[in-house]
Formats: sequence, structure tokens, C-alpha cells
Amino acid sequence: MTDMKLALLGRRGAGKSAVLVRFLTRRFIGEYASDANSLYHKRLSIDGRQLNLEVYDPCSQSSEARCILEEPVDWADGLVVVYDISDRTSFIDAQSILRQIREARTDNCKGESGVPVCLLGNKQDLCHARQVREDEGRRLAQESRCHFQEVSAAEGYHDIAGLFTRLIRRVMEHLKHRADRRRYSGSKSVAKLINNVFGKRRKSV
Ligand SMILES: Nc1nc2c(ncn2[C@@H]2O[C@H](COP(=O)(O)OP(=O)(O)OP(=O)(O)O)[C@@H](O)[C@H]2O)c(=O)[nH]1
Repeated sequence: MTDMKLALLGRRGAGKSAVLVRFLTRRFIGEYASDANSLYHKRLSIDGRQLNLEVYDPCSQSSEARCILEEPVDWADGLVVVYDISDRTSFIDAQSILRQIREARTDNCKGESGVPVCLLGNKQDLCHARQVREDEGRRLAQESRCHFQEVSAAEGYHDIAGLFTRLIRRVMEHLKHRADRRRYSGSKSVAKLINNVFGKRRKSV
């Protein structure tokens, strides 16, 4: 059983809870309490592997709320940044959040190894009121080296399920890579230790 932690970030009202609940329950629920942090648990099987998934849906962030942002960025193995295509301010917040994630990547060792991130333009059903073009989202994702997709939590399950599945696969690869690297550097230090102890002795014989 693999333990995996994901977190959603984005401006108030972008649809983080709607996206997450759609993925976890296949349902769209119109309104959610937005004044509390929520931690969801789910057991999943992906590519024949059992997963123990925890997803953190923190209460709303704004670009200034750096202290709130740092907590999930440090905690999570994968991140979903959500904006609302009919609300440009939510896109500007997403830009700021992605910049902060990039800075955190260079600041902490978990980030250095590149925690997978996905940028999500939600409320695609409101394209008549669109304020953010799809190519702007795509370009931001390219600059931030993350995956991008537009979805509608209100209208569809499959796009959202596909997106989370791809993110989870990338996180699994990333966790494996990180574990391999730790094992390798661990075995290197054991080899070094053995060499220090026995290698030197051998020389003196
Ligand atoms: N039309 C439309 N409305 C949506 C969609 N997703 C969410 N909403 C609505 O947008 C509003 C905000 O959704 P939430 O999921 O609570 O947004 P949030 O980002 O979790 O907001 P906070 O909890 O305040 O941070 C609610 O009224 C939802 O019903 C969507 O895909 N299309």
C-alpha cells in the first residue's frame, strides 16, 4: 500500500472543493463550507497498485496568504492549482501560487526533486463568460513546467478523473525515483563507511 498526499490550491470560489468532490464521489455538489481546512481520505487502485490517498483542501488562499500556502506545499507529494476561467483574478492568483511553488522547489529539498503540479482551469461550462483564454493557461503551465487542463466540475467526471489519475501516476513515479535515490545514496554511504573501516585496514596489512 502506497501512501500519497495531494493538495489543492487556488483562490476562493475557483471550485477546489467542487473538483475534488467530483473526483472522490463522481458527484457535483453546489455549495461547500469554505471556512475550514478539509482532509479527505480515499483508498484507490491504480495500475494494480493500492493507494492510500489523502487530499488536503485548505480554506481559501489569496496570493498574499503565503503562510497558508507553505503548509500544503511542504506537506504534499503532488499539487493541483485551480483557477476559474471566468474570473481573471483567480488566474492571477494561480500565477502567484505557481511562482511560490517554484520558489519553494528551490528552497526545500522535497521541492528540489520537483513535486508534480497540475494547473486546472475550472468552470469550462461558463465559457460564454470566459475571462482567461485557454492558451494563457497552457502558456502558464509550460512556463511552470506543469500539466494543464480545462475542466468543468459542474458538468463532467471523466476529465477530472483522468487528470487526477495522470497526476497520481506522476506522483508514484516521483516517489519511486526519490526512494531509489535515497536507497542509492544510503548504499553509497554504507559503502563509504565500509571502505573507511576496512579499506584503510587492508592498506596497512
Ligand atoms: N458553473 C460552475 N460552477 C462551479 C463549478 N465548480 C464550482 N462551481 C461553483 O463555484 C462556487 C465555488 O465552488 P467551491 O468548490 O466552493 O470553490 P472553492 O475554491 O473550494 O472555494 P473556497 O472553499 O471558498 O476556497 C460554488 O458555488 C460552486 O457551485 C463549475 O465547474 N462550473
